[in-house]
Amino acid sequence: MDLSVQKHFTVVDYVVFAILLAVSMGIGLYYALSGGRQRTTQEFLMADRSMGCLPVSLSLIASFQSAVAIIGVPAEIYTYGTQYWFIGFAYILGLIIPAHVFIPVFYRLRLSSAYEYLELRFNKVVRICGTLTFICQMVIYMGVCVYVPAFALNAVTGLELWGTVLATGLVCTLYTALGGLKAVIWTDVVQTIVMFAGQLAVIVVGVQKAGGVSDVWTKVWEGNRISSFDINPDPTERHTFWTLGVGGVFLMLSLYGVNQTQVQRYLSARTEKEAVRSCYMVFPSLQLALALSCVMGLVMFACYCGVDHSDKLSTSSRDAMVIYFVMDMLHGLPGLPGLFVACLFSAALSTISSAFNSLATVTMEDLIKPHFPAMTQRKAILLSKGLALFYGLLCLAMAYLTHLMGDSVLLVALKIFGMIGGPILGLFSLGMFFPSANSIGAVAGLGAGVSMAFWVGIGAILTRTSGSKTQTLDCKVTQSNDTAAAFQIALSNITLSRPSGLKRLYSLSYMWYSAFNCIVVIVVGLLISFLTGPMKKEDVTPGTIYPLLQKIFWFLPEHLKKKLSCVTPLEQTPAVQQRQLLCQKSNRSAQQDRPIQEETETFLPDAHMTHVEHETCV
Ligand SMILES: O=C(O)CCCC[C@@H]1SC[C@@H]2NC(=O)N[C@@H]21
Ligand code: NA
Repeated sequence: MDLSVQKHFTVVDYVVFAILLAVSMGIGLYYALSGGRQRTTQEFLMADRSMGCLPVSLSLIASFQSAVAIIGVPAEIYTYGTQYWFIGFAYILGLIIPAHVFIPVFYRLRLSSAYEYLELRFNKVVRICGTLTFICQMVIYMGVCVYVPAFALNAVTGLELWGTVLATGLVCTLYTALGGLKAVIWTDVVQTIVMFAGQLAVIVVGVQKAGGVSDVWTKVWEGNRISSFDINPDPTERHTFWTLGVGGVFLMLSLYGVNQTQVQRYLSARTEKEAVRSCYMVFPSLQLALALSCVMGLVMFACYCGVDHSDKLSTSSRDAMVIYFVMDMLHGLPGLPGLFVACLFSAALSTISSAFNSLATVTMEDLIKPHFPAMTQRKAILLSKGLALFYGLLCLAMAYLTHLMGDSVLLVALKIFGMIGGPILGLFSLGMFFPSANSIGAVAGLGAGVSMAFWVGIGAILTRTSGSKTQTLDCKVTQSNDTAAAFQIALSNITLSRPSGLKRLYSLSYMWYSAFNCIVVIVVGLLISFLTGPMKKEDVTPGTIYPLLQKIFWFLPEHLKKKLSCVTPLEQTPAVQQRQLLCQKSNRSAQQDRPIQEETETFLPDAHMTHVEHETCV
C-alpha cells in the first residue's frame, strides 16, 4: 500500500463529501415537508405525474450510471483499448425504440408499475413473475453499486470500508423514504452534475500532468489503445462492433425500455410528449458520460503506461488502480480528492436511491395492493416507506456478497443486466409484438430465458471463458520498435483453440446475453402458446399490443395495413379514456383518505369494459 496517497484526504475533502450528503438529505427533507408532503402514493411513488423533461432525463441517466461505470470503464479502456466506446452506437436505437414503442404503450395505459402491463396483457401470475424477476435483478445490482465506491476507496485511501457503506446506505435510504420519487429525481439531478464535474477534474489534471493533449494522444496511439472497427462476427469475441453496437441495443432496451426504474420516470412526466422528449434528451448526456469515462481511461494510460503500479496496491484489480490514479493526480489540490469521492458517491447514491424507490413501488403496486384493496392511503404510505428502509438494509447485505464476486465490476453489472434484464425484455416483447402469445407461454418463456441465462452465465464463470479470448494488450509495446510491436499484436490476435459445442456456448460474449436470453424467451413463449392454443385477438386487452408489422410496413396502403394489425391500434382506445376518467375521479377521492379500493379497480379494466371493435383479422 502506497502510504503517500493516504495522507491526501485533507479536511477540505471530507467537507466536500459531507456537503454532498447534506444536500441530498436536504432535498429529501424538503420534499417530505412541502407540496403534498408525500401523503399519497401518487405523490410518493409517481411524483404526482408532474415532472418536466429536464429533471426526468438527468434522473434517467443517473439511474444506470453508477460508480461501476466511473471506475469500471476507465479500467476497461486502460486494459483493452477504446473498443468499449462503440457501445455509444447502441444508444441510438437503444433510446429511439423506447421513445416510440415502449413509452406510448406504457403511458397510454396510465400505469404505476411496468408489471401492471403484464397483467393487462396476460394475467396476474405473469405480472408476479415479472415483478419478482425485476426485484432479484435490482437487489443484486444495488449490492454492487453500494460496494464498489466503498471498496475502491478503502483499497486506496484506507477510508473505513463498512463505515462508508453504512453512511451511504443510511443517507440514501432516509432521503428516499422521506422525499419519495420527487426527492430521488432532484437528488439525481444534483448528483449527475457532481458526477460529471468529478470526472472532468481528473481528466483536466491528468492531461496537464501527462504533458498536454498531443502527448496523451501520441502515447495512447503508440500503445495501440485506439481500437479500430472490429467487425469480427465471432459471438465469443468479448468486445467487437457487433457485440457492443448490436448486443448493446438489447442491453439498452432492457434498461431504458422495460426496466421499472426508467418506466416509472417516463410515467412521472407531465405528458407523453414530455416523456418522449426526456428519452431523447438522455442521448447527449449518455454520450458525454461515456466519453468522459473513456477519456479518463486513456489519460490514465498516458500517465501510467509502462510503469507497473500493482506493487503499490494491496489488490492487483484494475478497478482499484483507477482510484489510485485519481488520488495520485489530485493529491496536493485540496478539495479535488473530495470532489472525486463526492462524484463516486453521487454516482452510487443516484443509482441506489432510484432502485430503492422503484423496488418499493413494484412491491406496493404489484405484490401488496392487489391483495389488500381496502388499505387506506395512510397505511399504504407507511408501508411504502418501510419497504424503502427494508430494501436499504437488504442492499447492504448484498454489498457484502459482492465482496465475493471476482470479475471487474463493470463485467459483473453488465452480466446481471444480460442474465436477468434480458429475459424481462423478452417477456415484454412477447406481450407487445406477438398478439398470439398467451399467459402459459409467457411464464414458460420467462422460465426458459432465466434458466438458460444462469446456465450460460454460471457455465462461463466455471469455465472462465465468457469472451476472455481477447488478450490484454500489455504496456511494453510502447518501449519496443514497431516490428516487435507488430509481432506482439499479431501474437495476441492469434485465436486460441476454438472451443467446441457447450464450451462455445459458455464462451459467448456477455454483451450478447441480453439479446440471447430475450430471444430464448420469445421463441419458447411463442412455441408454448401455439402448443396450448394461441390467444384469440378478441381476448387481448386494447392498447397492450404495439402494431409492429403495421409500423414496419407504414408505406402500404391503408386497407392492406388493416389486414396486418389484428388488434386495436395504439391510438387512445375508449377503454383507456374511460379508465383515465375513473383515475382522475379516484385520485380526487383518494385525497380525502377514502379506501384505496376505487383507485385499484380503475387501474385494472374488468372483463365487461366495452372492448373497442377489432379490425377484421386475416
Ligand atoms: O454504471 C453502472 O452502474 C452500470 C454499468 C453501465 C450500464 C449500462 S452500459 C450502457 C448503458 N449506459 C450507461 O451509462 N449505463 C448503461
Ligand atoms: Na447513478
